[in-house]
Amino acid sequence: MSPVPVIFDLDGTLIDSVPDIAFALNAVFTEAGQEAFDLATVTSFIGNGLPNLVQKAMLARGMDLAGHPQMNAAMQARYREDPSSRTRIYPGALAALDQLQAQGRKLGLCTNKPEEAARLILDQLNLSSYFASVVGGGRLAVLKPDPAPLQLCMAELGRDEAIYVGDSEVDAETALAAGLPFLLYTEGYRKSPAETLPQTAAFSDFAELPWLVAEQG
Ligand SMILES: O=C(O)COP(=O)(O)O
Ligand SMILES: [Mg+2]
Repeated sequence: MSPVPVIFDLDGTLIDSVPDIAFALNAVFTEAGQEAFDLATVTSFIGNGLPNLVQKAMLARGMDLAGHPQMNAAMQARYREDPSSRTRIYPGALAALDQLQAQGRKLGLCTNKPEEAARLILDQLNLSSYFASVVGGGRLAVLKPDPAPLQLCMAELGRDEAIYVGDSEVDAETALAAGLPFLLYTEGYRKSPAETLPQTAAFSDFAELPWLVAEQG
Protein backbone atom coordinates (compact mmCIF):
# COMPACT_ATOMS: atom_id res chain seq x y z
CA MET A 1 0.00 0.00 0.00
CA SER A 2 1.42 3.41 -0.95
CA PRO A 3 1.79 6.04 1.79
CA VAL A 4 -1.13 8.22 2.86
CA PRO A 5 -2.07 10.87 0.26
CA VAL A 6 -1.77 14.59 1.00
CA ILE A 7 -4.52 17.02 -0.03
CA PHE A 8 -3.83 20.75 -0.22
CA ASP A 9 -5.95 23.86 0.00
CA LEU A 10 -5.01 26.48 -2.65
CA ASP A 11 -5.46 30.15 -1.69
CA GLY A 12 -3.23 31.12 1.24
CA THR A 13 -1.70 27.62 1.33
CA LEU A 14 0.16 26.93 -1.91
CA ILE A 15 -0.28 30.35 -3.50
CA ASP A 16 -0.60 33.98 -2.47
CA SER A 17 -3.46 34.82 -4.81
CA VAL A 18 -4.85 37.98 -3.19
CA PRO A 19 -3.22 40.42 -5.66
CA ASP A 20 -5.08 38.88 -8.64
CA ILE A 21 -8.35 38.53 -6.71
CA ALA A 22 -8.08 42.17 -5.59
CA PHE A 23 -7.23 43.35 -9.12
CA ALA A 24 -10.33 41.70 -10.58
CA LEU A 25 -12.59 42.75 -7.69
CA ASN A 26 -11.45 46.36 -7.87
CA ALA A 27 -11.96 46.46 -11.64
CA VAL A 28 -15.55 45.24 -11.20
CA PHE A 29 -16.29 47.53 -8.25
CA THR A 30 -14.79 50.70 -9.71
CA GLU A 31 -16.69 50.06 -12.97
CA ALA A 32 -19.86 49.86 -10.83
CA GLY A 33 -18.99 53.29 -9.35
CA GLN A 34 -17.73 51.90 -6.03
CA GLU A 35 -14.49 52.54 -4.18
CA ALA A 36 -11.64 50.01 -4.51
CA PHE A 37 -10.52 47.80 -1.60
CA ASP A 38 -7.02 47.48 -0.14
CA LEU A 39 -5.27 44.09 -0.06
CA ALA A 40 -5.88 43.47 3.66
CA THR A 41 -9.61 44.00 3.22
CA VAL A 42 -9.78 41.68 0.20
CA THR A 43 -7.80 39.08 2.17
CA SER A 44 -10.39 39.26 4.94
CA PHE A 45 -13.13 38.37 2.39
CA ILE A 46 -11.38 35.14 1.25
CA GLY A 47 -12.25 31.67 2.51
CA ASN A 48 -15.81 30.73 1.60
CA GLY A 49 -15.62 30.94 -2.19
CA LEU A 50 -15.85 33.71 -4.78
CA PRO A 51 -19.65 34.34 -4.65
CA ASN A 52 -19.34 34.81 -0.87
CA LEU A 53 -16.38 37.18 -1.37
CA VAL A 54 -18.45 39.30 -3.77
CA GLN A 55 -21.31 39.35 -1.24
CA LYS A 56 -19.01 40.49 1.57
CA ALA A 57 -17.56 43.20 -0.68
CA MET A 58 -21.05 44.43 -1.65
CA LEU A 59 -22.12 44.55 2.02
CA ALA A 60 -18.93 46.50 2.87
CA ARG A 61 -19.97 49.13 0.30
CA GLY A 62 -23.63 49.16 1.42
CA MET A 63 -24.83 47.79 -1.92
CA ASP A 64 -28.20 46.10 -2.45
CA LEU A 65 -27.67 42.33 -2.66
CA ALA A 66 -30.34 42.16 -5.37
CA GLY A 67 -27.43 43.02 -7.66
CA HIS A 68 -25.34 40.07 -6.46
CA PRO A 69 -25.91 37.72 -9.42
CA GLN A 70 -24.71 40.41 -11.82
CA MET A 71 -21.72 41.46 -9.70
CA ASN A 72 -20.78 37.83 -9.13
CA ALA A 73 -20.95 37.02 -12.85
CA ALA A 74 -18.81 40.08 -13.62
CA MET A 75 -16.24 39.04 -10.99
CA GLN A 76 -16.08 35.43 -12.18
CA ALA A 77 -15.54 36.58 -15.78
CA ARG A 78 -12.95 39.20 -14.85
CA TYR A 79 -10.99 36.85 -12.61
CA ARG A 80 -10.91 34.11 -15.28
CA GLU A 81 -9.35 36.58 -17.76
CA ASP A 82 -6.11 36.69 -15.72
CA PRO A 83 -6.11 34.69 -12.47
CA SER A 84 -2.36 34.22 -12.02
CA SER A 85 -0.03 36.94 -13.33
CA ARG A 86 0.21 38.63 -9.88
CA THR A 87 -0.03 35.34 -7.95
CA ARG A 88 3.01 33.71 -6.31
CA ILE A 89 3.71 30.19 -5.10
CA TYR A 90 4.78 30.34 -1.44
CA PRO A 91 8.53 29.87 -0.77
CA GLY A 92 9.49 26.21 -0.52
CA ALA A 93 6.07 24.90 -1.57
CA LEU A 94 7.30 23.46 -4.89
CA ALA A 95 10.20 21.63 -3.24
CA ALA A 96 7.78 20.20 -0.65
CA LEU A 97 5.45 18.95 -3.41
CA ASP A 98 8.44 17.33 -5.14
CA GLN A 99 9.55 15.63 -1.92
CA LEU A 100 6.08 14.34 -1.08
CA GLN A 101 5.75 12.95 -4.59
CA ALA A 102 9.19 11.35 -4.30
CA GLN A 103 7.90 9.56 -1.17
CA GLY A 104 5.35 7.95 -3.49
CA ARG A 105 2.41 9.94 -2.16
CA LYS A 106 -0.57 10.87 -4.29
CA LEU A 107 -1.43 14.56 -4.05
CA GLY A 108 -4.85 16.20 -4.26
CA LEU A 109 -6.17 19.75 -4.23
CA CYS A 110 -9.40 20.79 -2.49
CA THR A 111 -10.28 24.48 -2.71
CA ASN A 112 -13.33 26.71 -2.41
CA LYS A 113 -12.07 28.73 -5.39
CA PRO A 114 -14.25 28.05 -8.45
CA GLU A 115 -12.82 24.90 -9.99
CA GLU A 116 -12.38 26.39 -13.46
CA ALA A 117 -10.28 29.26 -12.07
CA ALA A 118 -8.32 26.87 -9.83
CA ARG A 119 -7.46 24.65 -12.83
CA LEU A 120 -6.43 27.69 -14.92
CA ILE A 121 -4.08 28.84 -12.14
CA LEU A 122 -2.56 25.38 -11.70
CA ASP A 123 -1.92 25.23 -15.46
CA GLN A 124 -0.49 28.74 -15.65
CA LEU A 125 1.84 28.17 -12.68
CA ASN A 126 2.89 24.71 -13.97
CA LEU A 127 1.39 22.94 -10.94
CA SER A 128 -1.28 20.78 -12.63
CA SER A 129 0.87 17.68 -13.02
CA TYR A 130 1.29 17.30 -9.25
CA PHE A 131 -2.38 16.68 -8.53
CA ALA A 132 -4.21 13.44 -9.28
CA SER A 133 -7.47 15.06 -8.12
CA VAL A 134 -8.63 18.67 -8.14
CA VAL A 135 -11.95 19.51 -6.46
CA GLY A 136 -12.99 23.16 -6.49
CA GLY A 137 -16.01 25.34 -5.85
CA GLY A 138 -19.00 24.54 -8.04
CA ARG A 139 -18.24 20.82 -8.39
CA LEU A 140 -20.64 19.98 -5.57
CA ALA A 141 -23.64 21.91 -4.22
CA VAL A 142 -21.71 22.50 -0.97
CA LEU A 143 -18.36 24.15 -0.21
CA LYS A 144 -15.90 23.58 2.65
CA PRO A 145 -16.36 23.46 5.68
CA ASP A 146 -18.78 20.76 4.56
CA PRO A 147 -16.52 17.68 4.39
CA ALA A 148 -18.04 16.46 1.09
CA PRO A 149 -15.53 18.20 -1.27
CA LEU A 150 -12.60 16.79 0.73
CA GLN A 151 -14.20 13.33 0.77
CA LEU A 152 -14.72 13.52 -3.00
CA CYS A 153 -11.05 14.44 -3.46
CA MET A 154 -10.02 11.40 -1.37
CA ALA A 155 -12.32 9.18 -3.42
CA GLU A 156 -10.75 10.48 -6.64
CA LEU A 157 -7.35 9.59 -5.20
CA GLY A 158 -8.72 6.10 -4.61
CA ARG A 159 -8.23 6.20 -0.84
CA ASP A 160 -10.34 6.64 2.29
CA GLU A 161 -7.56 8.38 4.23
CA ALA A 162 -5.51 11.52 3.68
CA ILE A 163 -3.73 14.37 5.42
CA TYR A 164 -5.19 17.82 4.74
CA VAL A 165 -2.95 20.91 4.53
CA GLY A 166 -4.60 24.33 4.71
CA ASP A 167 -4.35 27.87 6.04
CA SER A 168 -7.75 28.79 7.39
CA GLU A 169 -10.49 28.26 9.95
CA VAL A 170 -12.58 26.78 7.12
CA ASP A 171 -9.87 24.21 6.33
CA ALA A 172 -9.43 23.22 9.99
CA GLU A 173 -13.19 22.74 10.37
CA THR A 174 -13.36 20.73 7.12
CA ALA A 175 -10.60 18.34 8.19
CA LEU A 176 -12.21 17.90 11.59
CA ALA A 177 -15.58 17.15 10.00
CA ALA A 178 -13.93 14.58 7.69
CA GLY A 179 -11.93 13.07 10.57
CA LEU A 180 -8.55 13.76 8.88
CA PRO A 181 -5.26 15.01 10.34
CA PHE A 182 -4.87 18.74 9.64
CA LEU A 183 -1.55 20.55 9.08
CA LEU A 184 -1.91 24.32 9.37
CA TYR A 185 0.24 26.64 7.22
CA THR A 186 0.51 29.76 9.36
CA GLU A 187 1.54 32.28 6.65
CA GLY A 188 -1.80 32.34 4.79
CA TYR A 189 -5.12 34.12 5.30
CA ARG A 190 -6.25 32.88 8.71
CA LYS A 191 -8.31 35.40 10.70
CA SER A 192 -7.72 34.16 14.27
CA PRO A 193 -4.61 33.13 16.27
CA ALA A 194 -3.09 29.87 14.97
CA GLU A 195 -3.43 28.07 18.31
CA THR A 196 -7.22 28.57 18.34
CA LEU A 197 -7.73 26.40 15.24
CA PRO A 198 -8.19 22.64 15.67
CA GLN A 199 -5.01 21.15 14.18
CA THR A 200 -2.62 18.23 14.24
CA ALA A 201 0.42 20.48 13.82
CA ALA A 202 1.33 23.90 12.38
CA PHE A 203 4.21 25.04 10.17
CA SER A 204 5.46 28.38 8.87
CA ASP A 205 8.14 27.01 6.52
CA PHE A 206 7.38 24.46 3.77
CA ALA A 207 10.74 22.79 4.49
CA GLU A 208 9.04 21.36 7.62
CA LEU A 209 6.09 19.86 5.75
CA PRO A 210 7.58 16.55 4.47
CA TRP A 211 8.63 15.70 8.05
CA LEU A 212 5.26 16.61 9.53
CA VAL A 213 3.55 14.48 6.89
CA ALA A 214 5.90 11.56 7.55
CA GLU A 215 4.99 11.72 11.26
CA GLN A 216 1.34 11.12 10.30
CA GLY A 217 2.04 7.98 8.30
O1 LIG B 1 -11.95 30.87 -2.69
C1 LIG B 1 -11.86 31.02 -1.46
O2 LIG B 1 -12.60 31.76 -0.80
C2 LIG B 1 -10.82 30.27 -0.70
O3 LIG B 1 -10.07 29.41 -1.50
P1 LIG B 1 -9.26 28.23 -0.76
O4 LIG B 1 -10.32 27.25 -0.33
O5 LIG B 1 -8.33 27.73 -1.83
O6 LIG B 1 -8.54 28.86 0.40
MG1 LIG C 1 -7.06 28.84 1.92
